[in-house]
Amino acid sequence: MESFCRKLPKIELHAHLNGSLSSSTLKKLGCIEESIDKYQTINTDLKEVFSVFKIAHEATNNMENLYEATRSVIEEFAEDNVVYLELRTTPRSEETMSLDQYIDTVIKAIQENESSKIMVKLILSLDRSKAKEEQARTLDVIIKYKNQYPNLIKGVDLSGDPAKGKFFNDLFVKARENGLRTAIHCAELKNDDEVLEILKFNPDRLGHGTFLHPNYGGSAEIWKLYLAQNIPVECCMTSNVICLSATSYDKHHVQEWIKEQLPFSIATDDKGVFKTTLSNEFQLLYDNFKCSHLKLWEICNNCIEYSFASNEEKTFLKLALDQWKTKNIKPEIK
Ligand SMILES: CNc1ncnc2c1ncn2[C@@H]1O[C@H](COP(=O)(O)O)[C@@H](O)[C@H]1O
Ligand SMILES: [Zn+2]
Repeated sequence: MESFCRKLPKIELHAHLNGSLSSSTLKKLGCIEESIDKYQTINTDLKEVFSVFKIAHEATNNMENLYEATRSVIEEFAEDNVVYLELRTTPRSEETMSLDQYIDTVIKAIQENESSKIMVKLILSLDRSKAKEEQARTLDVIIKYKNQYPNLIKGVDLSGDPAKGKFFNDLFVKARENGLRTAIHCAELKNDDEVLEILKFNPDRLGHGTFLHPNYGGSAEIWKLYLAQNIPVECCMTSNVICLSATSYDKHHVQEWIKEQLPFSIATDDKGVFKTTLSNEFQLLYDNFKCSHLKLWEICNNCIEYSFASNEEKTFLKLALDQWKTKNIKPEIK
């Protein structure tokens, strides 16, 4: 099974650049052993985990390192047979790098390192813990870059510590009006008022969606609205278990999406911090919910539709997955 999950051509829709740095990449960037251990600690929770991103941010605080970090992350996803990657990152300025230079560097690394094995798109994130004015300024820069690179910059994400800040509806309305798709971290913590506000905005995708389903603390009103919108949820099992927002793998809320045939993707979130791979996330689905080969393939295949790729790119990806299926999966006898 392990080898099936590795070979499966996979679609990654939820990966944060600075949370995806492997220990070998951090080492290359000059990080000391002690910091790498701290970055990958498993004794964490949602409150603690946000402090470890500082380690990656220090390691990528100049253009040269940011380029190398982006390059390595793409290469590692490609090695894991991820054929389509939507990488997301929060543009930031540093002493030696402006906000524009941050985005330019990530774009350059994507353009120079994309191979025939992997197609990469970029989602730029707003950090919810920042003041609204700062998020609005970042959004203006994102819109400028989206107009310059419409085939590469596909969307805006809202992420950052869910215990801090809030969702500003008008910023995301502006993003949408400017042709950006929206992927919003939602219900990573229980916060019914905000969840309702986000659902009413009707984003293209939701990150985590932990406290949506009534079996997981979602209110009847939330679930009714969610079902009416039917928004794909990006499920990150290892991330949720390590951050203690899921009690165990076999109790992860993804099972409700499987049972009720609701739209979802499987994702790594921060493969560096949580020491996982997308293949491993598929293995967890198999181990805990007994998904067949065909089911795992279907989960991947559905993600093409939930992605922000163009129609032509979706057709290309579907063809590639179909061909792989014909060669590698025996039809199920019903
Ligand atoms: C664990 N669950 C999570 N919930 C919310 N936001 C998260 C996250 N994991 C990562 N990030 C967001 O991604 C940033 C790191 O990558 P970038 O600097 O953007 O490339 C973090 O600082 C946080 O804002
Ligand atoms: Zn995330």
